[in-house]
Amino acid sequence: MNLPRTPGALCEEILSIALGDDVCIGEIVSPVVLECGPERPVHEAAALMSERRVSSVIVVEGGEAVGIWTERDALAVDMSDPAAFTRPLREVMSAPLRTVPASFRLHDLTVRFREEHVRHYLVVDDDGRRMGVVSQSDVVLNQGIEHYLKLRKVDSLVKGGLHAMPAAARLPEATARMRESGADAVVVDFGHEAEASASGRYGILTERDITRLVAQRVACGEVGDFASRPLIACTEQDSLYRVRALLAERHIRHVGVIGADGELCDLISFKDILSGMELAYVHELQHALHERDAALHTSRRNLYLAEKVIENSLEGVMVTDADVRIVSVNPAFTRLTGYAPEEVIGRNPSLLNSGRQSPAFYQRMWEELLESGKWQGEVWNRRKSGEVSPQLLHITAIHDEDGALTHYAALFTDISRLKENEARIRDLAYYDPLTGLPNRRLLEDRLQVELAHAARMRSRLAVMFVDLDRFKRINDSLGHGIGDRLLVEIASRLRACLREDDTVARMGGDEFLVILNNLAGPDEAAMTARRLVAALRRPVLIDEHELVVTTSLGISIYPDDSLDADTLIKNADVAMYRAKDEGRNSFQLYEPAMNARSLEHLAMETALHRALPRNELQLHYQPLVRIGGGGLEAVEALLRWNHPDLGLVSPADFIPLAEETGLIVPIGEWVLRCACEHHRNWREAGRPPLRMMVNISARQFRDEGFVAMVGSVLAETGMPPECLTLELTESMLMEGSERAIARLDQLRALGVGLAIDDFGTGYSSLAYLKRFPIDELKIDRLFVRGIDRNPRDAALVSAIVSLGHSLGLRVVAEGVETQAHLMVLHAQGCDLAQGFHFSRPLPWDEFVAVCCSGS
Ligand SMILES: Nc1nc2c(ncn2[C@@H]2O[C@@H]3COP(=O)(O)O[C@H]4[C@@H](O)[C@H](n5cnc6c(=O)[nH]c(N)nc65)O[C@@H]4COP(=O)(O)O[C@H]3[C@H]2O)c(=O)[nH]1
Repeated sequence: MNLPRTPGALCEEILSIALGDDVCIGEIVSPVVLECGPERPVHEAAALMSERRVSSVIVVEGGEAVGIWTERDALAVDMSDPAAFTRPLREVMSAPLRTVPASFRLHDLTVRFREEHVRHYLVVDDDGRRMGVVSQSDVVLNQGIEHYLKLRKVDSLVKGGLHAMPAAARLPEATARMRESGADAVVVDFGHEAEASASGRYGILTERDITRLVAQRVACGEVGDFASRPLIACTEQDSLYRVRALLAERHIRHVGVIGADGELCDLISFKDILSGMELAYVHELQHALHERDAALHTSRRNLYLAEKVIENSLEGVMVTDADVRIVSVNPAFTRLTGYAPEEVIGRNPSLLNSGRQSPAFYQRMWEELLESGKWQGEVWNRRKSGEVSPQLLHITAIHDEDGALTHYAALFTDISRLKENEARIRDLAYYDPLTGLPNRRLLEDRLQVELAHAARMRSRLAVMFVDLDRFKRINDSLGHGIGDRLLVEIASRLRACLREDDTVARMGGDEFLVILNNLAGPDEAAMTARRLVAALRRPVLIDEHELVVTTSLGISIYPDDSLDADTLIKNADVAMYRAKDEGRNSFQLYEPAMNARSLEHLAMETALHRALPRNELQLHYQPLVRIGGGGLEAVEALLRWNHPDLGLVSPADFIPLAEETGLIVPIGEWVLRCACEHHRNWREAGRPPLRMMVNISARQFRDEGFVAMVGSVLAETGMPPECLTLELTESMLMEGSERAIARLDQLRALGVGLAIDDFGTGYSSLAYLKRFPIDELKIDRLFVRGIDRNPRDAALVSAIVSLGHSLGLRVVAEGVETQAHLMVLHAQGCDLAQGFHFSRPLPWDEFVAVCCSGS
């Protein structure tokens, strides 16, 4: 950062500002120059001056100005001595005569007059030619003194004590008086009696009159004989400006002053006015200089302070010019960025960009900066080493006095530490420092979010309270260190047993809480609980200790056990204590009935696992008949489980369990294969065309290998794809609809037909009908049941039929049990019917027998 120039260097500049435009001496000098040789007699020089009305002659010898003789010097001529008039100028002149160049500045000359105490300077041009004489009065006159003259009155110059000379006084007395008093004129009193005359009582004798008398070699006489009359006067209250105008108008240089009493009290001259002004001018000059020095001192001190503050600031400071090129940086900048000043000066600050902010970010920054003149925000900057760190940046646009943009100043602080602390504080607030698991606070937040989600999706959620049995004993006997390590291991096992979007939190001590989302049912929670109990029971090896901890676990289910978070946690806690009462190392559901069901399901799950290998599954078939035209169009394959103890189990009872456990995938494949094989029998027997309809579950449809599986079953069984229709449900299509569309397209590509089962019970979003490539709608039997009695059902079915037809889809009515149902459906134009009215689902052989006997 550069300091301004020294006060000395600035001094003259400030003077010219304080005192107006600076002019050259050449511009103000009077061009009339009288020159005489040094031998010229005094009276001749005086004659020349009187004639030309000039107040001085320059004495020139050998082309050089060697001295000056002025009207003032004329007062020194001893008029009583005739020889005095003829004395050569050489003897009486003032010498040496100082010169100034014409290019010299007026204020420089002012200073010079003060320093050298002279009254005149000879002004010479660049070639040394004499241009004229400049006096102190010329300088003052050219300083723009009008405003002084207007403000000041004559009384400010009045000294009083006027000593008028009687008209009869001798001439030498007058010149002596003038010389001694320094006055350039005397007032001549002609006495009271002259008062009434036209010439008035007073007259005046001036230096210029004396010069004229010297020229005429007047040896003696009375002053009254030579005085000019009348004496022109003004009052004390007149402004000096008016007096100056009066002097100019009358071509005179003196004026008498009439006091308040009406008497003449003083004589003032043009010179008096000028010297008064000179004083004021010099005073002003000193004041300006003083102020300038003080301002300069303050500004230097401020600059010094600012420089020190910037230099020692912990904040990085970078200043750019208006074209955004760096002009200066401070040491903190170098510390923060790793760049030395010489590496960045002249460059654009974008060299610090980390690339983490988008161009749109910088565009917004510049828009704000240009609009409001400042910008503040967080940015990621790159150090010279390549390291990227967050910084708080404050940019200000700097303008000059005329409002033009000159610089940008950027202040920035590294906030990496701040960010780390923030993250640490956040972690402390929301995470358990020992296990790294969410703490109670975060769990409560998450539970609220998950509950809202479950309410929206109409799904189930479980809250599990997990408590280690007799943990306190381990802690007390082996110490807290071992206890802590055990908790860390338990936490990691819990986490490993759960899905990614489930939450496990440590509530404190040996208590953990788990949230399971999107549950298919309470059984899924029970299954997970069983897995957790088993995982935690496995021995933990810490140093030489093999520790076995058992767990008691309580489960509450949303929305079954409560709708609010606090009650769900409380109920899970209650269930956990029940598990402890029941002998620990187990889990309990809050609703006891659920426990019973869960046991039942457990047994069922085990049995279902064995159903396929033991050939306990079979398919029944139900026909789909054309309405109106009669005749068999298709057949739906319906799964049955022939349980060794329970007999035939309804698919409604075991398919959800098969879905929960994932068993539906192999079971579904078996169903498809079996249905296609039966269809092959049908074809091979040369029977009329028949479509085979097979139910597909959501879990199957989501399975990555599903489409490939359908393709290979078709190929292996030789099933014509157009003879196979897969039945899907609305909700299956709604989950991840983009993926569902892709899958449906792949199935279409195989050539199989697609039907929506149970239409009207799911989301019934009409939009998907348009987007998904389906052929057929199956109206749920709930609507068909009341179709002949309930006009609302009839209206609904009729609406679905028209909707389906308008989209070019076939419409099937399920659950047709009576002739009355059939008649209404016929009237409504429904295409196909399925139901007990035609046939119950039958084993394949029976189905074939019934169909063939009817056909
Ligand atoms: N009240 C009444 N009911 C009738 C009538 N006509 C047929 N039904 C019953 O309606 C159900 C029709 O099947 P769904 O809607 O696909 O509903 C099926 C289907 O969603 C599912 N399902 C059956 N087999 C399979 C399968 O192989 N795979 C999959 N994923 N699901 C299957 O189980 C559900 C129940 O099957 P089922 O118990 O066989 O019950 C069958 C059938 O017996 C009638 O006139 N009145």
